[in-house]
Amino acid sequence: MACTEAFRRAPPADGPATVLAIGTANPSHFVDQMQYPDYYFRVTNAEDKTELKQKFKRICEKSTIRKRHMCLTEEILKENPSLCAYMAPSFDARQGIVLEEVPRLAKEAADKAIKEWGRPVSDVTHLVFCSAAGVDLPGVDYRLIQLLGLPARVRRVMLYNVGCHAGGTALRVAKDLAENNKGARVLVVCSELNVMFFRGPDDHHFENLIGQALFGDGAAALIVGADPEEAERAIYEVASATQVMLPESEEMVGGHLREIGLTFHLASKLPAVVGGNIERCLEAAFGPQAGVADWNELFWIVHPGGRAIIDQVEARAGLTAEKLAVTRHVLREYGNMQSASVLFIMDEMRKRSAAEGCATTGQGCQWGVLFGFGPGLTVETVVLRSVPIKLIN
Ligand SMILES: CC(=O)CC(=O)SCCNC(=O)CCNC(=O)[C@H](O)C(C)(C)COP(=O)(O)OP(=O)(O)OC[C@H]1O[C@@H](n2cnc3c(N)ncnc32)[C@H](O)[C@@H]1OP(=O)(O)O
Repeated sequence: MACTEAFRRAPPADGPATVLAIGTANPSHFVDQMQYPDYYFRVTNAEDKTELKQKFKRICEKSTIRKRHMCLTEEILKENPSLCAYMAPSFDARQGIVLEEVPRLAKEAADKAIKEWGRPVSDVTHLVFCSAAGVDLPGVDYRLIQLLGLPARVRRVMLYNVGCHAGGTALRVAKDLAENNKGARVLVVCSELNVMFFRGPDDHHFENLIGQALFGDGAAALIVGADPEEAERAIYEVASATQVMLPESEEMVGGHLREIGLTFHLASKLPAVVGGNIERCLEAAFGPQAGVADWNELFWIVHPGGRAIIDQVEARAGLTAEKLAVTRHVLREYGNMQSASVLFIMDEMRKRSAAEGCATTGQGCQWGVLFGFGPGLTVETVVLRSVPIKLIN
């Protein structure tokens, strides 16, 4: 009996998981999307591929991206020529870079989130870290704990190579941890770099060109906990978080980690398949009892996989242009930062809401939806509840 008492499980929290702080970071080096075709074909020694370069220019122009941050500078690429070939053994060179840079960028974002949160790092109880790069033992999560000086008792969950939906996955895991462990304070970090799949162009592999035109580097961090204390400020409540794998969509996106780095496949039907499933995901998340008559009643955070994906979601959900304006802004300023993208949009949304004098952190709406899309195809649907702006001022 005494023994059972000693191992009694921690009591659950009273209220829902709540986002209490957000921080973001990008490498200082960035590329201008309109100049990028010239730069990319020069640094990869492919200037003779003039037709391919024209195609790449068309893709960059249609991407609606203005700039992308990248830790790979021209200097680093010169030092590591295997990254500029189309398919040269390069795994060790790539690992050497990401094992340093993934935790470094993660720390920058986490420092900002912890500063906004206002409590000591020793109050962090859990770490949920996701990255498509930096597989190692111990992992980049362990390195981040050292860099931040987090206590050794922090309980870690490392999500490696999950894919672009992993921002939603991390929120779902953080919600479970925060709501099932009273007093838990979960540091969520998504740190993504394009180092594992940067490579030169190939005459026949057009999907590679799409990826080379879209992805950018960024890290974002949240503090998630339930029942905020007086000194803590709520930003969003995480009302529900679900995951679904879309039927017969396995071939839409995929990746393989090889000695040449990460290769990937992007089907041209992908935007249409995502769009075709949006309504079903919304209905599953909200249900008739939620009483949402028009999806424009919600605030929206959509993984910016590419411009065509955002277009499809907008059209299929019947959204007015301003609903995905923040999502499009993050795509324009940073490109597709994989799992970190949706956390950047959460941050931009609450800042823009405050700057525009909106009543809530969700641009005046009470309820919102966050969609993560990734290989599977997997869709993470997170229902968020905004808070009145006065609480965060
Ligand atoms: C599931 C997830 O969402 C997870 C992820 O983040 S993984 C990344 C997901 N993102 C994508 O797959 C990109 C989605 N696509 C897009 O956003 C747009 O197609 C784009 C910005 C790349 C191009 O814009 P667009 O309006 O479609 O222009 P469009 O003229 O049709 O295409 C430009 C060129 O790219 C080619 N192209 C487009 N998609 C392609 C694909 N998946 N594979 C190969 N080529 C492709 C077109 O054939 C065209 O070539 P030409 O100029 O020689 O005719």
